[in-house]
Amino acid sequence: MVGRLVPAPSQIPQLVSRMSRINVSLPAERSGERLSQAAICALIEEAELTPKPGLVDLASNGSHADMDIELMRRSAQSLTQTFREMAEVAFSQAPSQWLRERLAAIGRAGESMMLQATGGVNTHKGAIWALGLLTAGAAIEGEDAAPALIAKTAGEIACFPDRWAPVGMTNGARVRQRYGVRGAAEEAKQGFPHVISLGLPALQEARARGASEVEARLDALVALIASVDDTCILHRGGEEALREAKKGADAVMQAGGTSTEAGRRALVRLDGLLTSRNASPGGSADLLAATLFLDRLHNLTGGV
Ligand SMILES: CC(C)(COP(=O)(O)OP(=O)(O)OC[C@H]1O[C@@H](n2cnc3c(N)ncnc32)[C@H](O)[C@@H]1O)[C@@H](O)C(=O)NCCC(=O)NCCS
Ligand SMILES: Nc1ncnc2c1ncn2[C@@H]1O[C@H](COP(=O)(O)OP(=O)(O)OP(=O)(O)O)[C@@H](O)[C@H]1O
Repeated sequence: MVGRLVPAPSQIPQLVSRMSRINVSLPAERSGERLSQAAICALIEEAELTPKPGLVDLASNGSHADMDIELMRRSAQSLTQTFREMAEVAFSQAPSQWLRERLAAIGRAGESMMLQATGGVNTHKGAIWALGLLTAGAAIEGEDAAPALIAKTAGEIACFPDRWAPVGMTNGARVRQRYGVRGAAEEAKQGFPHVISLGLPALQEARARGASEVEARLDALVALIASVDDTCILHRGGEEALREAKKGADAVMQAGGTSTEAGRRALVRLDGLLTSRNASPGGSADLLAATLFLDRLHNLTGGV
């Protein structure tokens, strides 16, 4: 009996490490509500950011004949329950196989709800993946944790295999095989390096030099496009489209970003280049939404 109540000395370090991960400041439901709202806001802010190259925004559908801004908004709203459940299930947990598989099941149900809301159009599959993991990371570490810690914990979850993942070819899997790039799953497993080392710094640097909020967000997107091996671009336009997209985004940055005249002209050229190839930087758009999500939490909580 006593043995059950008192941990053996060898168990104490594991218990201390587990307790240090427990966020006791908010009940799971409240955390779920707040994190879900933050995730949906980030998705809507990403979709509404205008003018984005090749992507759906307020002014155009970019390279997506089957989408428009209303569909993106509806899709984002349909994910409220998905992100809430992900946060609730992760609250007070540590990364584990169990958690990974629970999140995967919720994520797949979320994909179905998205497809139901959009009449079968894939509007946010990659975003459910990235924001789902980050929502879980924030529920574990606390909303006021540093973005890098939240992303690292999200990455630890992603590293556990999902034994129930459906087998079958995705667009991402096809281009990963063909071009040897890493894709969405690897980005997550590595703790979202593009978000932490590129998206967030680009956003903050642009704000610091006086760019408007729209310009700062566009600069973050452009910094991502210049570096991400986006399987959406590869799938639709091949290696040349990806090379050209990175070069075009780099030209925007070299011109001083989207708050300069030259930078704006380079952004228009990048849009023309992507739409003429029917290509779209959907992966970078997802990573921008992830950037805006972490930025929102950080600003709301004044985190470290
Ligand atoms: C890992 C995912 C994204 C599938 O990726 P896959 O490489 O097989 O390609 P797929 O074409 O299905 O989707 C890729 C999407 O990721 C985004 N993306 C593309 N390139 C990148 C990149 N380099 N980095 C990040 N995101 C990218 C794009 O939006 C793209 O549409 C994911 O949908 C998944 O496995 N879902 C299963 C359910 C699950 O486990 N959910 C967990 C929720 S936390
Ligand atoms: N504003 C946006 N406009 C378009 N796509 C976006 C936007 N924001 C994020 N995305 C991401 O882009 C992905 C959609 O890209 P795409 O249409 O190339 O996907 P697909 O279904 O894999 O390809 P295809 O439509 O060629 O079969 C979504 O999974 C989504 O996460």
